[in-house]
Amino acid sequence: MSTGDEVLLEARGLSKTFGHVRALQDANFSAGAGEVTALIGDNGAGKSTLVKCLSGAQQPDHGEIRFGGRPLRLDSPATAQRAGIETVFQDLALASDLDAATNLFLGRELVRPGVLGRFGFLDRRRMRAEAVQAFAELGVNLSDVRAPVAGLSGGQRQSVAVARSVAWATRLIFMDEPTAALGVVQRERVLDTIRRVRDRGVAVVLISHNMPEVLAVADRVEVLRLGRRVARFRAADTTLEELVGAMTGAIDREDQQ
Ligand SMILES: Nc1ncnc2c1ncn2[C@@H]1O[C@H](COP(=O)(O)OP(=O)(O)OP(=O)(O)O)[C@@H](O)[C@H]1O
Repeated sequence: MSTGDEVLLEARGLSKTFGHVRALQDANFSAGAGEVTALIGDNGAGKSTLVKCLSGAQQPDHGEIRFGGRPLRLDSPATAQRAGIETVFQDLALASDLDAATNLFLGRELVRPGVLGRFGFLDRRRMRAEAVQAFAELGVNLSDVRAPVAGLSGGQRQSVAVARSVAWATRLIFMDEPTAALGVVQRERVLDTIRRVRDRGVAVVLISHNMPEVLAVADRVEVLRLGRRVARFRAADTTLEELVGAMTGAIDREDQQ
């Protein structure tokens, strides 16, 4: 990375085609440990496709992904999770019939040893207590963590999805528009949470259309346009105008990096 930080995740030359649509065309991307990298770009620039390819939800047609200095083949989301990579998707991927606490632990339920030491029991009490704490940290007021998430507001569901990823990410977390459905207070809490996770040494990749939010929370910004990275900035050294210029094509700085 031109900034001299430790690169945790690096993608080189990723391409992904859907029929005639070239969603990614030789796209590069990098994210460093302990920093927030904003991934920005106009509608259809390829941001979600890039995140899906980097979190195992989709496979690129071409290109190389390196993680912690080694090639990493992401054939499924489970592979990414085992590597410490968590994702908050735009469509949230919650199990709507299950309650918030169960969603938080879905697939990773806490088990306490059985009396005979052979059979484990789901430790629901501990799961609920930890869920209440995780949601409180995000400023989410759920009157009942045992109610199915289908009955929650869009913002509450979004916070459940954020809480789940934050709880499990050990190395990298992708957040695709994590504040889109949130009110002002919850939005600030999520931004605080992003900073806290970053300060834990985790790499945070934030997709956002909200440029003031990007400038408030990101350390670096990478810009995609027409499926390619076209610019990178240090957030402290750039402006809203410059970011918009890179997204629309008025500025192309990738060759200078
Ligand atoms: N599963 C798919 N099938 C067909 N086309 C797709 C599919 N996924 C993405 N695309 C197309 O690929 C291009 C990039 O889409 P993508 O969702 O990655 O962009 P984006 O930058 O995340 O956009 P937005 O900000 O609007 O969410 C778009 O033209 C989109 O229509």
